Amino acid sequence: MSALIARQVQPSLAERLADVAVQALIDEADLSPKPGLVDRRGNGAHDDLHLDLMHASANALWPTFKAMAEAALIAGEVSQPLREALGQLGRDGEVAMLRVTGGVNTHRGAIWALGLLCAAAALHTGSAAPRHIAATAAALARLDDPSAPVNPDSHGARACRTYGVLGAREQAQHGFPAVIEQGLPQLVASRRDGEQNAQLDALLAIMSQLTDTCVLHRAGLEGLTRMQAGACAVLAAGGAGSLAGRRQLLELDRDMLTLRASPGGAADLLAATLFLDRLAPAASAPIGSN
Ligand SMILES: CC(C)(COP(=O)(O)OP(=O)(O)OC[C@H]1O[C@@H](n2cnc3c(N)ncnc32)[C@H](O[C@H]2O[C@H](COP(=O)(O)OP(=O)(O)OP(=O)(O)O)[C@@H](O)[C@H]2O)[C@@H]1O)[C@@H](O)C(=O)NCCC(=O)NCCS
Ligand SMILES: Nc1ncnc2[nH]cnc12
Repeated sequence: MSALIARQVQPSLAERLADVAVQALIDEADLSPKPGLVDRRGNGAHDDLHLDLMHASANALWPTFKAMAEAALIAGEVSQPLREALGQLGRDGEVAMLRVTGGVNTHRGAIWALGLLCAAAALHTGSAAPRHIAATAAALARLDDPSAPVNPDSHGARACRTYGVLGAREQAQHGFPAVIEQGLPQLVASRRDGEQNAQLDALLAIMSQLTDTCVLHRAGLEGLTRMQAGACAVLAAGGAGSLAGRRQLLELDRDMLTLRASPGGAADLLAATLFLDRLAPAASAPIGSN
């Protein structure tokens, strides 16, 4: 009887993926000190965001991530119907996010990135190698979703047009290079300085390369250049775990606040980095066992 009860309360694969995704969002929000972003210290460069709202938004997205993983498990492979199902679930997720935040955009980019990665991870029940999951997410992102509302006036679309850069859509379609080539390697390399410094360094490595359309929208090319150069300077000084790096990090934070620049895209990709990092050890203790 007790074995039966134990089996019944085991979370499903989709539920476990949703747990990992939501925890990655909460850990990203809590990580401090992040330049220009909401963290435990305050609201960063934002008037309309705060830590409790980021937590509420992350928790409200759990059913979305679970449903995306379930849709992938039912489809069993990358396919046009799965892409369209994910698009609808993503749009429903945005509605749920806006309902809980009273209309504030907390996690639009994260729904896109983590939603695709949850679905891709569900398709990889036997192997959770980050590069493979990201490649599958990219294949999903490259499929057209005819029901997606074309919004040439989104902040991202406008920034991409004005500055001739690639944004959130292309980051996913190219297999999340900021996560695979910057975030994850830096996270692993900086773990010698402790987990919090490793996560800060991973964020900085992403910021050093990303064309973050949030920063472009709020602070133009000057903001983007200062973000990338400032993040490089922290890492070159020894990273968040060193005294010199910590000084540079606080200077970068002041710079971002002065410019009202908030690297929200980089923050989403840090959450994606944490998500993939946490699935990797589960490949041998199979997260995909039910
Ligand atoms: C394909 C979509 C991602 C839409 O993309 P698009 O670029 O057209 O639209 P945006 O509305 O600008 O959303 C993109 C969000 O992605 C994040 N981001 C930015 N740059 C990058 C990058 N280079 N790589 C990856 N990700 C990036 C970023 O999200 C974060 O920042 C948001 C907060 O920003 P903030 O400036 O505070 O808020 P705003 O309200 O925009 O401005 P202010 O008035 O405050 O100044 C927060 O959401 C973070 O998550 C960009 O915002 C995709 O979303 C899409 O197609 N959606 C439609 C629904 C759908 O079909 N979904 C399918 C799901 S599979
Ligand atoms: N911590 C954070 N602060 C501001 N915008 C964000 N978007 C995603 N995470 C964020």
